[in-house]
Formats: sequence, C-alpha cells, structure tokens
Amino acid sequence: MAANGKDTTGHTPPVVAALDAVSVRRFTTGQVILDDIDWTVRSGEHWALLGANGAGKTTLLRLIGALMHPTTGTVEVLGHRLGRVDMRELRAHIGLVSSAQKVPQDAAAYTVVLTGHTGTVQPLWRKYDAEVRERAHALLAELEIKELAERAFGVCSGGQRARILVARALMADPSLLLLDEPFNALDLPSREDLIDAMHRLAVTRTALSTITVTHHLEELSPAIGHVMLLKEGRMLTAGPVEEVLSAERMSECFGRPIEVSRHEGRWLARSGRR
Ligand SMILES: Nc1ncnc2c1ncn2[C@@H]1O[C@H](COP(=O)(O)OP(=O)(O)OP(=O)(O)O)[C@@H](O)[C@H]1O
Repeated sequence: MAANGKDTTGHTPPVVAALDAVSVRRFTTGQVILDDIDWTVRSGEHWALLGANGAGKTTLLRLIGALMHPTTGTVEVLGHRLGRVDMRELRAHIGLVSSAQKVPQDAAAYTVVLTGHTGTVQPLWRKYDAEVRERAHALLAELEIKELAERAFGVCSGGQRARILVARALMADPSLLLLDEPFNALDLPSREDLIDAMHRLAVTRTALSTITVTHHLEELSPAIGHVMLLKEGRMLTAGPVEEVLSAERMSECFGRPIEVSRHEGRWLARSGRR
C-alpha cells in the first residue's frame, strides 16, 4: 500500500472500518473515555494503535470489534453500522486476539484453533467437518506451530499461545484482524517470531487489514503502514507511519521528550534529551 492510500493498481481500497465523531462516555460517571474520533481503515492496511496507559486503545478496539456501542457518533465495520446490525453476526467476520479471551487451558492447540470456526470457548465438534479440520491444521502450519497441535494451550509458552490465538482468529477468514497487546510478556525470540508471523500474514493475505494495540515501537512489524496516536481519549494524529512516528508527535503523545529511529523497517523509541 502506498502512502497516498492507493494500492499498487492505483485504486483506493474499500473501507473496512469508519468512525465518525465517535465518543464513549461512562454511563455512571459521565467520564469521557473516547472523544470525537474520526478514523478510516481500508482493506490491506496495517495499523498500530499507540498511546499511554488509559488513553482508550482497548476501548477503541472493542468498538471496532463490535463488542460495544459508541455513546455518540457512528461506527461502521465491514459495511455495517453498529446499532443497525446483529453484533454477534458481525463479530463472526472479525478476528480478535486478546488476553481477555477465555480459553480452556487443557484444550489442545488444534482444538483451540477449531473453536475459531464457531466463535465459541468450548469446541462444538459436530460443526467441524473435514474441510474445517483441514483448515485448522493448515493455519497451525501457516503460523509455524504445527508441532504444537496436540499440546495443551495452558502449557504452551506465551509466544506460542499468541500464535495459536492468531490462528484461531483466522479460522473465520476475517477481513479484519484486531490484536490487543499481543506481545505482552513475550521474551525477545517469541516477540520476533510473532512479528515475523504478522509480517508474513500481511504479505500473503493482501486483503487482510489489521489493527494492533501495542506499547512499544520495537513491536511494530515492517508491514505496519499506519499509526494512530491516542492521548487521553482524543486522537492526536493518524496516518502513514513515517509521518506519525516523529520525535515531535511521540513526545506530544507521551508527554516527555522521545527520540525515534528506524532501522531496516523496524522502529526504536527511547527517552530524548530534555
Ligand atoms: N468498563 C469500564 N468501566 C470503567 N472505566 C473504564 C471501563 N473501560 C475503560 N474504562 C476507563 O477508560 C479509560 C481507557 O481505558 P482503555 O482500557 O481503553 O485504555 P488503554 O489505552 O487500552 O489502556 P492500557 O494501555 O492501560 O491497556 C481508562 O481510564 C479506563 O479506566
């Protein structure tokens, strides 16, 4: 995808998610969690969502994941307006990877991937025909974790669990994949393996769009082409990665001097001189 939003054929790809003047307020206290967000995600784009703790990243992902409604404004996902669509039906077309997901710890990795077909916590074996079972195996292979098929999810490492959950999310063949802090608590090799896996997905599945919530620029795969910076519920800026990840913007977002550098497609951020 070029920085001007056009694909290699010069066309503007279709919109996958569009937020218009979206705000979220807590019903009980009136606390503003998201404030007047306008944002468009197109097919084949890979976004990172950055911001300090409590900025509203998870809330934004939950809106796009059809897990909640905005207080005001409109959210359209995969051509459907929230509030006018069966949210369960819509969710079936969105892949979500989050540590908040319930996963039976004793289920084999293969079984966990299969449950992505039914969007259930427990497997519904009668619904998994030969084609579905074959697809689960193929996804384990695609994420390079074939050898884990029979291993219990609970004994897999954090990095392995993250890739199992990505495979599970892909069972629905989603056009949109949402990842909420998928690198949380991963050691360096596991982080790098997951970054490689995300990069490969972006290369092989050209129509797939992804939105990844993360805290560290080092976790951005070279496929990330767009970034949104959130600060205290407001969108500071959103656009092509080269424009957004400047020292100036990052310093503004995190409220302290930050220096940013890039090396062979990967990013690094550290405290700048005051
Ligand atoms: N269900 C809820 N009830 C009360 N407050 C909430 C709820 N969900 C979110 N909030 C508040 O909204 C704000 C944004 O939360 P959110 O989890 O979206 O931020 P975040 O950017 O993902 O944070 P973190 O980086 O710490 O995960 C926080 O102040 C949080 O306490």
